[in-house]
This record gives sequence, structure tokens and C-alpha cells, in this order.
Amino acid sequence: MTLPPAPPRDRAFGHDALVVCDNVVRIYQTETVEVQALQGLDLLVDRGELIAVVGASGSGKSTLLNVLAGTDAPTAGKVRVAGHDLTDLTRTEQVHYRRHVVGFVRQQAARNLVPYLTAAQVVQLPMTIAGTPARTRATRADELLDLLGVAHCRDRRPVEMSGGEQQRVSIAVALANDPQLLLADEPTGELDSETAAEVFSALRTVNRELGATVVVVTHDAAVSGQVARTVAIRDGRTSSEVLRSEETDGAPATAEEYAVMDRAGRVQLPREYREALALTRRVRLALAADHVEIRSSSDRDGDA
Ligand SMILES: Nc1ncnc2c1ncn2[C@@H]1O[C@H](COP(=O)(O)OP(=O)(O)OP(=O)(O)O)[C@@H](O)[C@H]1O
Repeated sequence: MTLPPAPPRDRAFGHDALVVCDNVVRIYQTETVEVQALQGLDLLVDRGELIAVVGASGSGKSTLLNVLAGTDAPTAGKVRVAGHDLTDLTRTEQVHYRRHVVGFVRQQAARNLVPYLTAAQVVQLPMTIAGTPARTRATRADELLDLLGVAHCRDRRPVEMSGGEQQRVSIAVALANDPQLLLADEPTGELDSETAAEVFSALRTVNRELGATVVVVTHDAAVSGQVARTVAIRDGRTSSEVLRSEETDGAPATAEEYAVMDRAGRVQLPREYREALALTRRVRLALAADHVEIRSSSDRDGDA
């Protein structure tokens, strides 16, 4: 068949995305073993998106967040966030990046807060370190606590707050220096489902009201069910994405799952598809008018 004319070539991969992961590899080397935590991961996140990252334990989710946070460096590949090339930062740039460009919320609220500081004081802490004037610090801390629905915790220390309140204050701390990217690693992991929904709703609020781009790692199916885009990581690579449309009057919300194709054209076929048609080693590809066919080549299997 005649191929349609090729579209113009892409500009630089993800040239207008806020987050660009291009073939990112992270290998942990210990004395006895080598673990490939990220194995050529590609990911683009646009400014203003809120995405969920899901995947089995050990698939590389936390490694990805640590790389994006600038606290871990990839072994190979490119990572760019808001124009900062994370594989090429000087010490000073690294400090600036972690202080101003990204905010991080960890699963354990205790690691986000300080036991002897009140909510207002702990939200002001990153601003003090950044040299923000006292009056601005106090006003911004109050505004953030208010936006996150925890203004009543202003003068309370962590022990005087519930788990959900602690995590909402943690989000305020992460947003103190107005980062462009907010990263959250299982922020609802230690909460019951009702409290988890409140914390997740707070993440949606900051995404909507402050325009922060949010990447949240979660095991919580309810969370990934509420975002427009869920990216699944398998064996250190992005393997599939679910895109959801919002419910509009009359039309129900829809969710559609897509396989991810990398820049070299590689797509991972789900195991159940491969098993159903006994697809192994080699397959036949054929281009049709609006799709590509993949067929078993079992008749020729066994060839060298
Ligand atoms: N510092 C490290 N040294 C050695 N191996 C590591 C290190 N950190 C992570 N790994 C390994 O890298 C792989 C990916 O780990 P990672 O923590 O990113 O997975 P995850 O998807 O976040 O898992 P979980 O959902 O359990 O938190 C795992 O096999 C893990 O054991």
C-alpha cells in the first residue's frame, strides 16, 4: 500500500514540556549486585498537569521522583525540568534547584515536618533559608495553610494534628518557595481512605489554584482514578498510560488505556496478548490504512 506523506519531524523531544525524561537509566551498584532501577525511561509532563505514577513495588517510582527532585543522579540519559538540565548542575545550581524549582512531599509526615515547630513556623522555614523577608514569610505561610484547609493548625505542632492535617501542612511546606513542580511520593500511603481523599483533594487544589505541576506516586487506585493522566511504570520504563476525560453535561467521563511507544518506536505488548496469540521472539508487522497489524510468525519459529 502507499504510505501517507510523513508529518514534519518533531522538534527537540519535549521542547515545550516542563519535565523531560529522555532515555533515563539509573543503575545502583552494590558490592554483590547491580540493580537497574530505571531502564531507559521516557516521560514528558506538561506545565500545569497533575499526573499519577503507578507501578508494582520495585518498579522504579521512587527512583524517578528522586531523580526529578535532584537528590539522585541518573547513570545515563537526559532529565530536564523547567529548563534545568539535571545531569549538568553545579553544586550552587543544585541548591537553587532544590530550594526553588521543586517541592517534595514524602509518605511519612514526620519526615516533612519538625516536631517542635508549629505549622506556621515549619512552612516559613524554607522561606527563611531562601532569605525571604519576615513579613512576606508570615503572609505566605498563612495563605498556604488557608488554601490547604489547615489554617486552624497554624499554631499547632505535629503531635497536635491528625495524619491528614500533617500531610496538608507538608504540602504547604513543599510549596513555600513557590516551586514549579510538586513531587509527592505516596503522600496518602499511611492514611485511611477518607483522609487520603482529603489530602489528594488538597493536591488538586494547589494544581488548580496555584498552577503547580504535580507528579504523585501512588498505590491508591482511588487516586489514579481521579486524575486526567496515570502513567504506569514497569521494570524501570513507562509502559502504559490511562487518559481520562472530565465529565461534561450529558457526557460521562471516559478512560482509555494506551501503550507507550518510546522514541525508537518500541512498544511493550501486554503479557496476556502475547500469551493469547503465542507471540514470541519474532512477529510479522503490516501497515494498514489506519492501524498496524502484529501477527504471530510461529510457522517460522525455530529459525536461527
Ligand atoms: N540505594 C539503592 N541501592 C540499591 N538498590 C536500590 C536503591 N534504591 C532502590 N534500589 C532498587 O531499585 C529498584 C527500584 O526501586 P524504587 O524504590 O525506585 O521502586 P518503587 O517502585 O518506588 O518501589 P516501592 O513501591 O516499593 O516504593 C528496586 O529493585 C530497589 O531495590
